[in-house]
Formats: sequence, C-alpha cells, structure tokens
Amino acid sequence: MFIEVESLSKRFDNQSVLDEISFSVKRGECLGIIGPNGSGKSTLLKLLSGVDRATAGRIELNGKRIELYTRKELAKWLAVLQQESLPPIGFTVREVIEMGRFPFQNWLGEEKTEIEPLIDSIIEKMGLSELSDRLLESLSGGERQRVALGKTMAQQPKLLMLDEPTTYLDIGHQVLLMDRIREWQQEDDLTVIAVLHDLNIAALYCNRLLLLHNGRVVAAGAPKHIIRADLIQHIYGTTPIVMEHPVFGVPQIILQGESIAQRTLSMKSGKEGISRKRRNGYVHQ
Ligand SMILES: Nc1ncnc2c1ncn2[C@@H]1O[C@H](COP(=O)(O)OP(=O)(O)OP(=O)(O)O)[C@@H](O)[C@H]1O
Repeated sequence: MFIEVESLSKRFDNQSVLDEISFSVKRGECLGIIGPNGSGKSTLLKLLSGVDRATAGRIELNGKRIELYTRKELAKWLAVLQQESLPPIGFTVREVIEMGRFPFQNWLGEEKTEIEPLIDSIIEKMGLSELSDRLLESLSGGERQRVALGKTMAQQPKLLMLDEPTTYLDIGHQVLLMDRIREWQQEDDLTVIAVLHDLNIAALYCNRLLLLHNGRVVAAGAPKHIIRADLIQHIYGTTPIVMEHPVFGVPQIILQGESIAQRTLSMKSGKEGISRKRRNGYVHQ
C-alpha cells in the first residue's frame, strides 16, 4: 500500500477530534474525504501532510513512517494545493510556479537540471501563457487557483493533497481544475487525497470515498456505496434525491428543501391536504 493509516487519533485540549481512524490508499488512486462541518477532514489532511502530529496511531508513506521523513524529503514527495499558501504580493505568475522547485534547489537556489522546459509546459497546460508576466495579486480567484495548481505541478509530487479545491470556483472552472488533476493522476500515476464538500464532484472524480462524522470513519468505499440517501440523511441531516449519472453511472445528488420534501411526502401519503393553488404557488416561487 502507498499510504497506510492505522488507529490515528488527534486530541486538542482533551477534546477528541479524530478517533481511531484506519484506512489505506493505493498508488494512483484518488481518495475523497467527505463529511459534515467539523467532522475532522482538515485535521486529518494536516496529519497526512506532516503539518501536524497525531496524538496516537501511525501513518506510513510508501512503507516509511511519516515522522522519519525530513521536511525537505516530504516536500519532494507530497504537495498540498492551497490558495492561501501563495505569496502575498510582488511575484509574477511564472515566478510563483518556479517556487514549486524550492525543495529541489540547493541553498543558492540552483538546481542540477534545467527547469525552464518544465515551467513552460506547465504554463501552457494550465492555460496561463497570456498571464505569465502578470503579478499574482492582479489575478481573479479562478486564475490564482490555476497558478496554485501549476506551482504544485512544478513540485512533481507523487502524492497530491487538496483541501476543498473547488471553493470559489464557478462550475466551468471546477470541472476544468478537477479534469486537469485527473489527467495528471492518470499520466503520472499520481495519488490524490482530496477533502471535498461537493458530493457530486466527489462521486465523479474519486475512486473511493471516506465518510467522516464526529472524528470517526462511518463508511468507506466506492461512491455508489457511500452516496446513498439513507446514509447522507443520517450523517448530514438532510434527505437528498440520489440518481445515477446518465453518462458515467456514478451517484449524483439533488438537494431538496426539508419543508418541501416533507410536504411532498405528506401529499403523497394523503395525510395533509394542500390546495392545488397553494401547491402551484410553491412551485413557481
Ligand atoms: N488547533 C485546534 N485547536 C482546537 N480545536 C481544533 C483545532 N483545529 C481543529 N479543531 C476542532 O476540530 C474539529 C474538526 O475540525 P476540522 O477543521 O478538522 O473539521 P472539518 O471537517 O475540516 O470542518 P469544515 O468542513 O467545517 O472545514 C472542530 O470542532 C474544530 O473546532
């Protein structure tokens, strides 16, 4: 196994945030971590990326315990995609992407191999050619996210971690970003671990999902075993309609307001009479 996690626990001030988490990830797989607010997703990602230490338990990356890697070794191995980690002001798009090479440079900022062709190809792949000399602070949120992904690509990691990568992106850019990551995953056998709030994106792009609730794994498996109306209702407290994607066959959810869902159910069972007029009013509001 590429990543092995066993009985991982994390406490903050005597409060348990992660409790006996165990799972494994194969090389080249995309694992989605899902769960309600406060369920422990970001905390788990921080432990997996070596940013924070577990209170108990074990994480192995490629057969070696994570705490035995030096910071520089880890940076050559794994990258975390975060917009917030971009430098604040004064750097061009090209310079920021080049920063992804820091772990491979000596103290003079030199590297053994020529990096220009790599940086050029990333700029082209991410559609950033027109923007390469622009200052980062002059870009939109979607453009900055593309630069952030370009910087992680320059790092050439074997493991990519994403913390809610599609937040702030419109639907076109969400799909573009996830498609780029999938291409990269397939071309380079990249392993991806992604914290995702959007269950439809998670079902479309992840091979397996890990569902967290109150710091525990409640379910793990292929999207069709996890994105189920009963399980989602139990964990998220809302009852979506779950349908099969007409092209890819994976589950996709349609949200419905709880009050409307209740009324529809009541109407079907004939327990509550709503006049046709009021019902129509509901639909058109
Ligand atoms: N440094 C910290 N000190 C104390 N408590 C913390 C700390 N970091 C996280 N927590 C708590 O741990 C719990 C899980 O937080 P975490 O950010 O991992 O959840 P999450 O699933 O990523 O949530 P969200 O979906 O809202 O981003 C929360 O109750 C949070 O307040």
